Amino acid sequence: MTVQLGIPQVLGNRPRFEGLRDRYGRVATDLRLSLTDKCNLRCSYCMPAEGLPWLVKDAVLTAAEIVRLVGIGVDSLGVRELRLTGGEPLVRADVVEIVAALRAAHPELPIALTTNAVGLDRKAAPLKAAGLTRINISLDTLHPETFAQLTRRPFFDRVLAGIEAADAAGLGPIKINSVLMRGINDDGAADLLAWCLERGYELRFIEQMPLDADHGWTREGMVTAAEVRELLGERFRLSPDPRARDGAPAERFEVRRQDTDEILGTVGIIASVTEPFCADCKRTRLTAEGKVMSCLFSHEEVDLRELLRSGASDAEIASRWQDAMWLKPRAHGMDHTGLGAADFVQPDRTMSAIGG
Ligand SMILES: Nc1nc2c(ncn2[C@@H]2O[C@H](COP(=O)(O)OP(=O)(O)OP(=O)(O)O)[C@@H](O)[C@H]2O)c(=O)[nH]1
Ligand SMILES: C[S@@+](CC[C@H](N)C(=O)[O-])C[C@H]1O[C@@H](n2cnc3c(N)ncnc32)[C@H](O)[C@@H]1O
Ligand code: SF4
Ligand code: SF4
Repeated sequence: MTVQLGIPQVLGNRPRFEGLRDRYGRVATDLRLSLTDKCNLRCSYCMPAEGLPWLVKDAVLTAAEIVRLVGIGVDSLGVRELRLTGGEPLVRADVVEIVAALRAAHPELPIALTTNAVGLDRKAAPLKAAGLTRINISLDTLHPETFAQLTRRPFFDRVLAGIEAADAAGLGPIKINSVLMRGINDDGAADLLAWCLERGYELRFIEQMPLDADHGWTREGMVTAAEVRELLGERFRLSPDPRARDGAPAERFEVRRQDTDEILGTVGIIASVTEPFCADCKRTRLTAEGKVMSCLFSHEEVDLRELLRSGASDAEIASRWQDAMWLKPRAHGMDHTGLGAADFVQPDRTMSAIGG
């Protein structure tokens, strides 16, 4: 069950410090902010086929509230990069205005967006003009029927058009996120990599995590990072990318053909389940309704919207945000790693409602 933490419940005696520190010595500098819980796809590993009521309009942070919170993060709490996500951030009608306002306030801040690319064909150029730095796009398959099966919507062509538009608009380096589901799209992993390499996109395979609405995830059923390396190894040769990982979820590999030394590009593997990276986590999250989630799997949420709307000062909001992050769990919402362990409890929220 999710616990809403208010100020009195939060540690009253945490040490005073700068920035978003936690009890395990980590410092969050990477803010992931959800613009909406709504989505126009229904990926089976994230949302239910039907249902899941949206937040009411008043509950969602306004553009001005978003700009204020990001300002507090950047100016007072050491946030150094921002990712806009969702739900599907492009379904928000004011997404371009939000990016423009954030860019005006923070000329040097890297601002990235994670999207399913439906509607991006029309929005890529305006987003670039508004100041978006780069974009990550989800694409699990190159087969329209498999796409429709996985996302429960027939929008494959629209996604391809969106990817092309993002590339043409200069929103690179374009990263493609792909979740492999056993028996559905795992046989297309090497084809998807070849397709991305030809176009200069960086593909990343993500291990499926237990954040689906249907609670259908099992540790045995998911496709592991080791299996991904094996699947790709049938056609390519992977070797560790010498660049520093620097706390990034993705472990990168250089990709070569079996018979040559020429590097064709890189591929990433985000192994949240089998090779977790929680010890180096730099992330803090804000949900679309302004709650801090210190970890993707947090069972505690700390409300900043209520403070915003009750006239609190920037310093009070910053302090509450620090309280929330001080309580960040060590890993996977617990004091140890273990998605699928006996004591792991899946959060009430789906990935779409957290902000993936
Ligand atoms: N367990 C875990 N997984 C995460 C976390 N952040 C991102 N991921 C996973 O990584 C996937 C890709 O995230 P993106 O939104 O593309 O961002 P990113 O990989 O952090 O961004 P880049 O800076 O472009 O590499 C997400 O869909 C999640 O599955 C995190 O804090 N914890
Ligand atoms: C929640 S979505 C939000 C942004 C946008 N709608 C999209 O799909 O890119 C962000 C990322 O989360 C990933 N994701 C969703 N559910 C997941 C799960 N259960 N396990 C791992 N990744 C998941 C998606 O593949 C996507 O790349
Ligand atoms: S993964 Fe993204 S596109 Fe798919 S249902 Fe979740 S929020 Fe929507
Ligand atoms: S599971 Fe939590 S602690 Fe681990 S990397 Fe993700 S957000 Fe960070």
